[in-house]
Amino acid sequence: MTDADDAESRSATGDSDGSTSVVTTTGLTKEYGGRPIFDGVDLDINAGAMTAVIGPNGSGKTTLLKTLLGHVDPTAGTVTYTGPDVDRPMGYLPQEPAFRPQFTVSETVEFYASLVDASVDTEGLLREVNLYDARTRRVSALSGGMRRLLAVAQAVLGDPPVVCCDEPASGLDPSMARRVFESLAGRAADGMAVVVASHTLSLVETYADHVVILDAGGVAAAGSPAALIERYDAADLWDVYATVVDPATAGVSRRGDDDDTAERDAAASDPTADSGGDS
Ligand SMILES: Nc1ncnc2c1ncn2[C@@H]1O[C@H](COP(=O)(O)OP(=O)(O)OP(=O)(O)O)[C@@H](O)[C@H]1O
Repeated sequence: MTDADDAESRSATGDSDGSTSVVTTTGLTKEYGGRPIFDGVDLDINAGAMTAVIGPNGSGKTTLLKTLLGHVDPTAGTVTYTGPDVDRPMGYLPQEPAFRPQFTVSETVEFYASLVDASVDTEGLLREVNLYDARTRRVSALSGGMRRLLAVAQAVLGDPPVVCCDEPASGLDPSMARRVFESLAGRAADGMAVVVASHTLSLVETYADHVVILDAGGVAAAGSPAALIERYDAADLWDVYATVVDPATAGVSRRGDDDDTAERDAAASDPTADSGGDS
């Protein structure tokens, strides 16, 4: 992806840089009870790239992902899938994954593998998400982070053309969080369109090809991490976030106040910054 793609979310795609859009949104608008969550969002989600959606609590990241997946109907606008014609075009890692508690890890993955029309290397998948040694454990005996790893495996199982992951690193220790992003970036490198909603800005900066910043009812900025950093003359993606996002909703101070990445990622996910969300 070139840096010229960054002026608008729409321009991240397309033919000029050889990338292929598999999901396109046009004028995507969602209201709840007459209250706009986002309005007129134009996006192209590319195959072979990780698109990260970042923004304050309640800015509409989950709603956007659910709209892409067709789980939520937009109030206006369209979502068009133009990828391969397969039974399961999109995998989904929900914000709060739920599995049958009495199943073991292996049984869970095998159950989902039986639902997809593809041969699945379940052992390889469990190794990829670091759950192979826990394969005989029941889901009810897993930690929250391990359950999320299982959800990552379920989401990418069968290699759907698109996978939407809602906070894939939530609850994971730093090395597992990195491993999950690495693994999703690897899937993207193999051609998958990976969409990630995340508050972990350091990992987004490292692994995402394209970043969409949602705030105040729309796309506040979009582009590759490098292009955004250059455009805002910023030190890093956090610096961009703190510049672009309304501080009243971000719950963060403006740039230059703090250098610690972990603290800054934590601030970006500060639940006290919720602008009214109950998600
Ligand atoms: N089913 C619903 N009915 C009414 N309002 C909703 C519904 N789902 C979400 N919302 C509202 O839409 C807004 C956006 O929520 P959403 O979960 O998409 O935000 P988010 O950016 O993913 O937040 P977070 O970072 O906290 O996960 C919030 O104000 C939330 O309360």
